[in-house]
Amino acid sequence: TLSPYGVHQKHGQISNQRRQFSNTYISVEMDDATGVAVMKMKRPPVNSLNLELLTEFAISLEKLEIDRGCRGVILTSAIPKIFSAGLDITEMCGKNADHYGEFWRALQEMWLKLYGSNMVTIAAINGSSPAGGCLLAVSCDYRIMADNKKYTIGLNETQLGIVAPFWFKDIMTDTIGHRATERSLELGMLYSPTDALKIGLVDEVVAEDKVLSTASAVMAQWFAVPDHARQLTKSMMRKPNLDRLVTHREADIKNFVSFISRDSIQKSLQIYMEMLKKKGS
Ligand SMILES: CCCCCCC/C=C/C(=O)SCCNC(=O)CCNC(=O)[C@H](O)C(C)(C)COP(=O)(O)OP(=O)(O)OC[C@H]1O[C@@H](n2cnc3c(N)ncnc32)[C@H](O)[C@@H]1OP(=O)(O)O
Repeated sequence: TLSPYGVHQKHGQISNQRRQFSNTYISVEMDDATGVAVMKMKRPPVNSLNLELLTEFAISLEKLEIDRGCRGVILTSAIPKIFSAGLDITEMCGKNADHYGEFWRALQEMWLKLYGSNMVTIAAINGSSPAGGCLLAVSCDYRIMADNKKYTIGLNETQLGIVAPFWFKDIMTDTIGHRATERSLELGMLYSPTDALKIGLVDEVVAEDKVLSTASAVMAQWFAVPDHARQLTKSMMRKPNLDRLVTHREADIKNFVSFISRDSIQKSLQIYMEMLKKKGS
């Protein structure tokens, strides 16, 4: 149904049914009784975001968006200790320009759907969440992180010799403010859960085994607000950032392809990947 304001309202159906749909890298469990879907990333070893995962992510969100029984999504990981390692670096190394363009478009598409969602979106951050992983989290309405000092979150792109694009930067600025973003992005900082809470990068830090139950409790609070009012407010807050990417979408892809294709950037990424592999062995 359309509300008087033209916003699609979603009321949870009262039933005890749980529905599941699963792709290769995303599984969704929809609880019709509560109107909440739990969406899990499941791409071992570290949920790095490759083209397929990004595409499945966008399609899953789209499905939930048009599901009249779904009012909220909890985004989390099925992989222990890792929320998401960010973009799959192998998608940005040694490929051709067409591939880089397709990859970046898929990332943009996923982000437009997540950040622009009418549903309540809560990130249940049950592990490390660097770079693109942090982007997923800050694109949600609310962030709950597991209290484990081994986990980190932040936009660490400069540490890889690359640069977070303007739309990553914009939502980081909206979340933690200009000064903290400037320092954080320039230094490529990764924060422990406690430090992330201090700067407002996450909203709550809870015991590891309480992340999902806390997300459900927070969801219930957000559901207490009439959907149409919350959705219009969210749209008012987020529209400028969404419009900015939509307007500059092709230029952003062009910029990414040209930047990532540079020999010096390819070299940096290769060195970083080698460093990761050495650390693991
Ligand atoms: C103008 C535009 C410019 C371009 C903008 C681009 C924006 C980029 C955004 C990004 O998201 S770039 C990716 C940044 N991500 C990271 O820096 C995270 C790197 N990974 C880690 O720090 C750790 O892996 C971890 C996530 C903390 C997990 O540590 P753990 O000890 O549990 O696992 P590892 O042994 O390190 O890794 C296992 C396995 O996975 C591989 N791997 C890890 N991260 C990635 C990744 N992002 N992409 C691809 N592969 C990854 C790692 O190499 C290991 O592989 P094997 O050795 O098992 O083969």
